Amino acid sequence: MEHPNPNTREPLLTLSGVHTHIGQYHILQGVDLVVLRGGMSILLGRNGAGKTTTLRTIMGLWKASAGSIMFDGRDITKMATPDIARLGIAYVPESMAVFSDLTVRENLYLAARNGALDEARVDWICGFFPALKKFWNYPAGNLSGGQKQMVAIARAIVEPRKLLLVDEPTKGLAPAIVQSLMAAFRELKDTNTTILLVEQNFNFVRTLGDTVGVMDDGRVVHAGSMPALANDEELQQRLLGLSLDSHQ
Ligand SMILES: Nc1ncnc2c1ncn2[C@@H]1O[C@H](COP(=O)(O)OP(=O)(O)OP(=O)(O)O)[C@@H](O)[C@H]1O
Repeated sequence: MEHPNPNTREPLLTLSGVHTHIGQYHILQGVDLVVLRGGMSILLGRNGAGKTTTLRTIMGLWKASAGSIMFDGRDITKMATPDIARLGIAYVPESMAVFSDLTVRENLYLAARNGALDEARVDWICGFFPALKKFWNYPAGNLSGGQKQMVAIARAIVEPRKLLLVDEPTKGLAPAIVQSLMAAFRELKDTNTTILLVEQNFNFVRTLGDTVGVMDDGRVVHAGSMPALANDEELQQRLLGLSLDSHQ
């Protein structure tokens, strides 16, 4: 499949000077972030840097107190969450959003807003996540953490979306499961789905992302191409505190 040069892509999502307050706390302090259409953007940063708050602010779950969020040519800064979702943004929060008592099929069925599953699309999704077909009629609660994460992502893309926001899908998963999840993301990326992926583990995303933003203290302190960061040990050390040993 053809991989367009990310530098020639146009922005699908642009955050400009976004501030978010949670109660009395000033969490986002001027976030600038661009997600290119058809690309995979990775948001990195230490615990508490503001990555989840950024995703939640994009979804309208926290309201930006200043700045603007443009999506697909529209200003969504002040829109309500259901309206933002309706424009084609899907959000997979860190706490895998699955119904434990329902089967995998029922989980996907409930996520299809028009009340019907598109069989061809389900086959397409099961192409990245074969475990879903295997456990199609099992309660999702019985699946492993990685498989639940696959159900959560499948729910988000059961209908075509313009943008997928995924918060730390590898958190708490065993390395082998992480590898298969990342392989699935690679396949999803090859279908030109636009994805903004929050991740703490640089090693899992260094070969996956087109662009990368690094957050610290409620701001994006570095934005650029992922290959450039992946090939620059000194920059990694400075931005992420990575040592050469952690690249194994
Ligand atoms: N509901 C809340 N009330 C008060 N402070 C909050 C709330 N949610 C988040 N924060 C604070 O906002 C800051 C950013 O949190 P956020 O969850 O966005 O960080 P993160 O980069 O996603 O971190 P992690 O990698 O640990 O998930 C943290 O200092 C956190 O304590």
